[in-house]
Amino acid sequence: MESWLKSCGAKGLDDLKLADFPGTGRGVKTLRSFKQGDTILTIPSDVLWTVDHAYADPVLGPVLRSVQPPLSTEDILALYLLFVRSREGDWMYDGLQSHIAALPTSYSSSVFFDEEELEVCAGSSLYTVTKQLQQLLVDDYRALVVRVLGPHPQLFPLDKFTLDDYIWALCTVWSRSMDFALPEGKSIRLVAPFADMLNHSSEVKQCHVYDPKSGNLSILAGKDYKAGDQAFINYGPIPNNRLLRLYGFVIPGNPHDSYDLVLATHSPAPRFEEKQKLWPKAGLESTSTIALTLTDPLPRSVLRYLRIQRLSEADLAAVKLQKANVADEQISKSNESEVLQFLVESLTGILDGFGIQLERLEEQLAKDFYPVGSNSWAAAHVSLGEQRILRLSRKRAQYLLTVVDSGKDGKAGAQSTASKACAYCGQESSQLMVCGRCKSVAYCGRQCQVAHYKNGHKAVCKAPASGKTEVE
Ligand SMILES: C[S@@+](CC[C@H](N)C(=O)[O-])C[C@H]1O[C@@H](n2cnc3c(N)ncnc32)[C@H](O)[C@@H]1O
Repeated sequence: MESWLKSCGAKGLDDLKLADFPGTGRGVKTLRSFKQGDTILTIPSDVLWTVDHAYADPVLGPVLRSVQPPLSTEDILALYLLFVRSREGDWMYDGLQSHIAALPTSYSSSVFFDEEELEVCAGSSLYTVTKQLQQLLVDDYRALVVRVLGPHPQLFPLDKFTLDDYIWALCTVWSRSMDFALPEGKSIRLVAPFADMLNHSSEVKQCHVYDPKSGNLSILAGKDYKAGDQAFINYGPIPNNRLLRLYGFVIPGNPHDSYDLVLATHSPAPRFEEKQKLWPKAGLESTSTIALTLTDPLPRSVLRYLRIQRLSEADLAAVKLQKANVADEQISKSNESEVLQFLVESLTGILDGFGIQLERLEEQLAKDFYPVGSNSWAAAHVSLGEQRILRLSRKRAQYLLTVVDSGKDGKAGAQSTASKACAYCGQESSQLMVCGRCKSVAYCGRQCQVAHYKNGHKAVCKAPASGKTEVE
């Protein structure tokens, strides 16, 4: 692959080498030192896997272009990969085939988990999404056979385009493609040979760059490297549930963990038509998915949505008068109280639905009950991350409910969802103690500080130059 890339004009390959690294597996090793910002690798436009190149292929292109409605970007790239792989002995595809030969033959996305492994995260959004995805892949493959593969048996021999092949190709796209925004609201998804061997580290800033003029893909040094270091890129602030589904790995204590809360209301609900007009004014829809995160476990948009959902006739009249920031503040005490009660109950319901509760998972992980790096271990981390966020959300809703019900300035309390809360339990306090090491999170007390440190914060808590640990 490297000699083909060099012959096509790739730059930087003499200073890089594929190598195995503990923890991340195969990756890219530097053979000399680099300063942060140096360009370490450039892969020319011609050799990238893109939709345009698939469409431009003299054999595959006409078939792809004739499919109406057009296939998704993922499906086009997946078919392109499988098509090139199937053209054994065709010299036209020698170069791309040398890339395919370097790809993994199997992946560890959650779609490959068996029932027992998936059960470890039962109740999590990953569990639900993975189950849906497993069925969707079968359905999508069947549709592809009817629409594209079946009508062109010469081009797509079904023994080389099986369901397993299709899933392998999609996993290749999910775990190795890069997305870039282009001018005029356009975007491009591409897989760049060799650049797709770079592993992820949150210690580097985004350092993969697409030049829309030349169409080349470059990798910059995301930090200073010595010869022999592993070079990384940053895949982005991705939560573990998504990492495991698309990339097949997790980051213990991932600070970007999130839980996607789905809020839905259907037409039999009282005053549905009026509410349906109000949600867009509040920047929402009648079905809205809102990410709960560690830093914002109860986003204002959740309260906005539910305030509208729970409107009484009297509340409705008050809200109709609002022109901007609809439902951004408490509408009435009764509405606010109902919203928060509903939230506490719903979050409790979601939390009770987890197959293995948080404390038990923490204990199991601490005792290495699941072999480190195994599918069950990864599923346990996803469940842990989601449950921690949901507990923070519930704690926050419970706190706001007590404020509203006690009649103590409920309006201010409900508005201040972004104010300071303990990073572990969510309790709001004016006397939070800041983590002495990273100074980026605060706690209501030492117990929460120690618990958070042990349960994930340790992995992301960056020491300042002196590097003294405050929590042990
Ligand atoms: C773009 S590829 C990188 C090259 C890949 N390691 C290989 O051998 O082909 C992305 C895949 O690398 C692995 N990976 C990347 N970053 C990782 C990390 N920080 N920890 C564990 N695995 C990682 C995952 O399997 C992921 O799906």
